[in-house]
Amino acid sequence: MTARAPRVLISDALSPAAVQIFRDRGVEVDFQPELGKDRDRLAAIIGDYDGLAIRSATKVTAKILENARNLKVIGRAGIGVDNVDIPAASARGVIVMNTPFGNSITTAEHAIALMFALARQIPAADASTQAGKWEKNRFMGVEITGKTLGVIGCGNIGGIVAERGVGLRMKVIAYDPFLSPERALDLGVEKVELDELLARADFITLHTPLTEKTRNILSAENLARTKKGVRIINCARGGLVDEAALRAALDSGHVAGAAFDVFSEEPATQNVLFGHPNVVCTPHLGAATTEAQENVALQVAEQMSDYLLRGAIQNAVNFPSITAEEAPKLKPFIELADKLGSFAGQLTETGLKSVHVTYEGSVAGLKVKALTASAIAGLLRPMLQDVNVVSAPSVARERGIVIEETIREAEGEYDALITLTVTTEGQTRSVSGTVFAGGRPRIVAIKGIKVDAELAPSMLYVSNEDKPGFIGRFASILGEAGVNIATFALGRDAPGGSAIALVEVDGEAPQPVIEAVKAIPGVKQVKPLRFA
Ligand SMILES: NC(=O)C1=CN([C@@H]2O[C@H](COP(=O)(O)OP(=O)(O)OC[C@H]3O[C@@H](n4cnc5c(N)ncnc54)[C@H](O)[C@@H]3O)[C@@H](O)[C@H]2O)C=CC1
Ligand SMILES: O=C(O)CCC(=O)C(=O)O
Repeated sequence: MTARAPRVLISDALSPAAVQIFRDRGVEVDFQPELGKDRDRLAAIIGDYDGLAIRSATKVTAKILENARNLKVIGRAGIGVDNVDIPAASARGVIVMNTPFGNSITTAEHAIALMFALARQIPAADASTQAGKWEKNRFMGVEITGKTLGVIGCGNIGGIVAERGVGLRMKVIAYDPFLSPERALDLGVEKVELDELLARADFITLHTPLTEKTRNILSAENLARTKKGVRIINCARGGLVDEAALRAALDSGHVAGAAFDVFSEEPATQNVLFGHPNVVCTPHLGAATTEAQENVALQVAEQMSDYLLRGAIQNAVNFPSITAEEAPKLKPFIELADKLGSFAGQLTETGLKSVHVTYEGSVAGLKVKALTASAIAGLLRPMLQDVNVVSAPSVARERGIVIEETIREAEGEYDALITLTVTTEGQTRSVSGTVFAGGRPRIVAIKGIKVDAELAPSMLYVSNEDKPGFIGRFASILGEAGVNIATFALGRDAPGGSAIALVEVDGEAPQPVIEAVKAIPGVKQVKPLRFA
């Protein structure tokens, strides 16, 4: 995508395997694993890079992104992207991608390890034994077999934990509003509501992301609903459990034990749970195995290289996926969609209400979400300064603009046709285009009237009544003002009906020329247009 070799900065402790992948793929890479902790220095140098590869220590804030003038992609070697300001990245057109599966097994295994550590008090027994105490009667454990394991959030990791639980002969129940009955059946788990899980589980393990709905999902109230003697494992995100309420429940003996890998504040050098005899803690080690770190490092380096070198997008959290094979096919249509949007946007003078994009023929088989995003970016750009293909759909939604797509695989007059219909407070206007051989986008209809024009850097759009004499007067106004006409495309719906002209001019037509054209009898609208 860039003429020079793209440059990537690795600012966290990624496996060195990533460095090798970047180099093998022809991407320049700087490996500075300590930089994630030094925000000022990161902000000072981020402007030099096209890509930033991170784990969880680097916090990609809006301030860092302000300096990231060349940044195109952030790759998270892992799952959670809560250390990246996604809206700020999207607003700058930066793709944010993660590696959603590379560390799932490892993290699930850590949850199971913590469950055993709790059941048999292994960390405390180890410390006591190595202190020479031999306290054989102090550490009485509980058996796992036959116990009920309550899984909150049964996605990738929760699903693996559930399967392992079944393998350990546990009764597994799961609370996850998005878990389908078929998947529950496949995993061998019973799908239940949260209250039932709280009441029945001997062990509760959390595997949801931290969202407004899941924050404090184990609140003081919900902890009070749990079975006496429950043991709680959090290997997902700090903030899912009210730590102070849990400490109180541990102190009272209602909760028999808790094992936490993640904390509401990290790095957790102090925490209300620390020091309780029945608490086991690890420093966010869920993903910390050689295998998982190699998986996520390789995957993030491949994904980032694919994007920077070939335009392929995989596992982006703020843009639809595009394969390396699709990227070159999409490219001319992305340009077409942007230009159709730009055409409509430049003609729009009142508030936008809705946008309908119709894809017909071969283009209907491509990733139309990416094309719609491009059309909306083109449409909004004349009105809003900082909109881009990544941020456009959410910017449009925030403004209440309804976006609709229609897909028709059948070919009409053209192999591929995109029609953008924009409804404003004042009117509905449609514009259609296609891509001819050689990848050149062309406009083929405006308001249903056929034309055939390439979109040149400087153009004039005129709509008028189809009456004799217009072309002669128009040409002499431009000629007398020294404005050279490069190409001239005309269309009309019927003889004597509505006509349109799309005229490519060299340089810009000055305002007095526009006014003079507007004064030609029968002219309804004249608009200078610019296309990048
Ligand atoms: N400790 C560590 O080092 C690691 C932690 N993680 C964290 O583990 C968590 C889970 O990761 P994955 O399983 O890969 O994610 P996932 O997206 O595959 O699964 C999350 C599940 O939570 C469910 N969910 C969402 N809202 C819910 C709600 N209100 N109530 C109940 N369930 C809800 C979803 O339906 C989904 O099935 C993430 O927060 C991730 O960041 C991931 C890897 C390593
Ligand atoms: O990179 C790490 O060690 C943290 C992993 C994690 O929390 C995640 O992938 O969501």
